[in-house]
Amino acid sequence: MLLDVDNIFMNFGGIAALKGISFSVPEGQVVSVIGPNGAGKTTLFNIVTGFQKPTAGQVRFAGSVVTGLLPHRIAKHGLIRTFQKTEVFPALTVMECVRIGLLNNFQPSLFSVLTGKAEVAAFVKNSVLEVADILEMVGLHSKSEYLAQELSYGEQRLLEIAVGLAARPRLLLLDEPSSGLNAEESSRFSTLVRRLQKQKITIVLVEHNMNVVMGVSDQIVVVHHGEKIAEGTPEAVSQNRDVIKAYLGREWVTDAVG
Ligand SMILES: Nc1ncnc2c1ncn2[C@@H]1O[C@H](COP(=O)(O)OP(=O)(O)OP(=O)(O)O)[C@@H](O)[C@H]1O
Repeated sequence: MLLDVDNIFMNFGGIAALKGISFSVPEGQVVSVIGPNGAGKTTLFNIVTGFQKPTAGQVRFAGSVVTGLLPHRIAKHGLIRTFQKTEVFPALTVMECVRIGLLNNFQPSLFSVLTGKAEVAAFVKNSVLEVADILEMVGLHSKSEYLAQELSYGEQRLLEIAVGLAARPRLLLLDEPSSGLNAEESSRFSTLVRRLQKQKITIVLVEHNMNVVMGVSDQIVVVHHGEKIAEGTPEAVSQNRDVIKAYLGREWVTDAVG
């Protein structure tokens, strides 16, 4: 397994936000974490990526325990996240934003920069090609010279994913990537996830849009009131009684369960 989330508990004062959540993510799969508002998805996401420390439990990534490590240390392991709110740099060009993502893989010493070390020159040269590839992949190649702030909201969300990809993730965690996207943009996003899957990038998705979740996930983990109530394929989960009950009266039940 690439990621093991093992018996995670999280208390905020008297509130038990997570009550012993466990799940695993095999290499190359797309796993979605879903659940009604307040279920504990964001808290779980923050714990996996080091932004919060769990009250108890362990997170293992590629065999190493990463619980309690700082976010940038976890990112160095190849576990990269995006944020619910767009975090791109508005006054940089699309290309420049992606280059910043690349820095996760390379932080030369001042000495090697000042002495013109070949590795620094090679990095800068290769980065041009890598940035172009990434922008092609997310469909923003024609906008590479635009300022991030000139992009539409949907394009900014794609740019965020491009920045995440530039960090060369082994596992990419996307926090509600399709929130605020229109139907066409959501379907573009689903296509992108499938493309990333073909490139063997493992993806964990926290997502509300059930068309997206049902369309791209290999496995779904359902969280409700801080507990895992179901997990399995989209078909199995959409027919699970506990899941239907947790979502009763919500829009996606009719979409997903039919
Ligand atoms: N910093 C905090 N302090 C106190 N309570 C918190 C904190 N963060 C989250 N909670 C509580 O923990 C529970 C889970 O919240 P969380 O944001 O993880 O849910 P969620 O599933 O991501 O919800 P949404 O879908 O609305 O984003 C909620 O009851 C929330 O009020």
